[in-house]
Amino acid sequence: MNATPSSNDFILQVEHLSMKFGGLVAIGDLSFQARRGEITALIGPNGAGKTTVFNCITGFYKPTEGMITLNKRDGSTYLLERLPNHEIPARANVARTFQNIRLFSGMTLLENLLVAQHNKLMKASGYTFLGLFGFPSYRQASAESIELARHWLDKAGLVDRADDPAGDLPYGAQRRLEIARAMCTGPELLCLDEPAAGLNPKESAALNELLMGIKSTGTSILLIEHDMSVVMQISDHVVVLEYGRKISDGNPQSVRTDPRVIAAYLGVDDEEVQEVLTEVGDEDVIEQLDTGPDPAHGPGNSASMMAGPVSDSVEHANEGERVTVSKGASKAAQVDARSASIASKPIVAPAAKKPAAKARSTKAAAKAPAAKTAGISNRLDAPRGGKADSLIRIKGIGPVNERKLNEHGIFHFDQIAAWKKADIEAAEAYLAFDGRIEREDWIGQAKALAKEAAAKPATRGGRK
Ligand SMILES: Nc1ncnc2c1ncn2[C@@H]1O[C@H](COP(=O)(O)OP(=O)(O)OP(=O)(O)O)[C@@H](O)[C@H]1O
Repeated sequence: MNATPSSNDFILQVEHLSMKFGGLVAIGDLSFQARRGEITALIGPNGAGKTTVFNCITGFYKPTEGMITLNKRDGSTYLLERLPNHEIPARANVARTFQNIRLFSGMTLLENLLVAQHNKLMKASGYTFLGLFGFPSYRQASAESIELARHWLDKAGLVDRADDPAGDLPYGAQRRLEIARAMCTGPELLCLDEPAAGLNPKESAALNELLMGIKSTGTSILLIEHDMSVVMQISDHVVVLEYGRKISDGNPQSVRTDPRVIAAYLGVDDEEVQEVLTEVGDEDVIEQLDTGPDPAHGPGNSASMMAGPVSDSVEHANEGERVTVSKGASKAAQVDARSASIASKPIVAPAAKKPAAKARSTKAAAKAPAAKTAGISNRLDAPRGGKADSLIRIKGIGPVNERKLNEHGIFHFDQIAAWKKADIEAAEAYLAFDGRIEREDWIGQAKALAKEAAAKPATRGGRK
């Protein structure tokens, strides 16, 4: 252990992590950081390497290369890749749950939570039989353990079932019980592997509430999740993997509009990538491609010296199984390759960049027919008075969507406030988030903001 106080805000720093299984590069030169007290989500298509990252953090695998630093609140620092795996929960205070539920199904809920505190109770008994005789320190530790268990059962909405066998709980409740059990170990970092898998919407909502409650205690959460409604609602920071490489890293809004993520995550056929890039991002995507990939977004075209490029043909060491990944299978890599090719071409005037209306593939067509933005009825050539309203004040509009709206002649709250159904449909299609404008009530928000702006002409900015 290094007792030097940590001055940074990051609970976890993963640097140049690589994990190879024989010839298979499951993780290649991955670096990211998780901020203390935040929820960081690790997402990516199946087989992207998310669970392998968890296994490296929690000591189940020793990484082939790289460093995983855990900075505790008290300033102590642990290099997790060097700690024996049983010391990772005990000393570094990292807890985890697994993709498949691992409860003691014959034990009661309370017993499950007490078992998780076994170490604390053993210590209080002096690792002797004194606990049996009600040694005072043991009695106190035992009472505290029951209190902590009750606290987390309550937070998980399960206190009424404390004495029922865990196996009798519905699936979603078992998931919450697992998380409550992990919390009873007093973790500083809680790693959750697909906690929302198989949950119905009501159970997902209960899970979100539990996770937000955990976050409010200052515990940091690292979350692997496929359910985007969970990821986008509760995460502060999202890291996206594809074929073991980081392809995006940022807040939920920036990640969901990142063309590399869209290409990787939609899982479209290769020949559709170009079309999807155009359709989901339109000029915005092309513009991003013009400037090339953000170097902060992982290895990109700077291939890892340690892990080497992702293999086209890979092998599983243990089973001798050979897995073939078709050349150029990485959608994110295709985006980067296209970036390089576009960057070498002369820049096209923005008006000429709009894709011509054309027949679209079913998936992409449903997402973002850019030509439909012509259907927004109240477009302006320029903002009134030369200054646009700050559309990002509307919850759900981030800087990227604000820019897209501006590019399509929408600059002011009152324009959005006046949208009719057809305008909403056209804008939603362009922004590629079906139903979002109504769900987030952009019109209602825009009306309120337009009213506020009208009431304060001096401070509104950009309006005559
Ligand atoms: N112990 C192992 N031996 C060999 N290959 C492995 C091992 N563990 C993982 N892999 C391989 O590493 C790659 C990444 O797997 P991993 O389970 O980390 O992906 P994932 O992103 O968690 O996928 P999913 O979302 O489907 O759970 C896969 O190709 C997987 O087959």
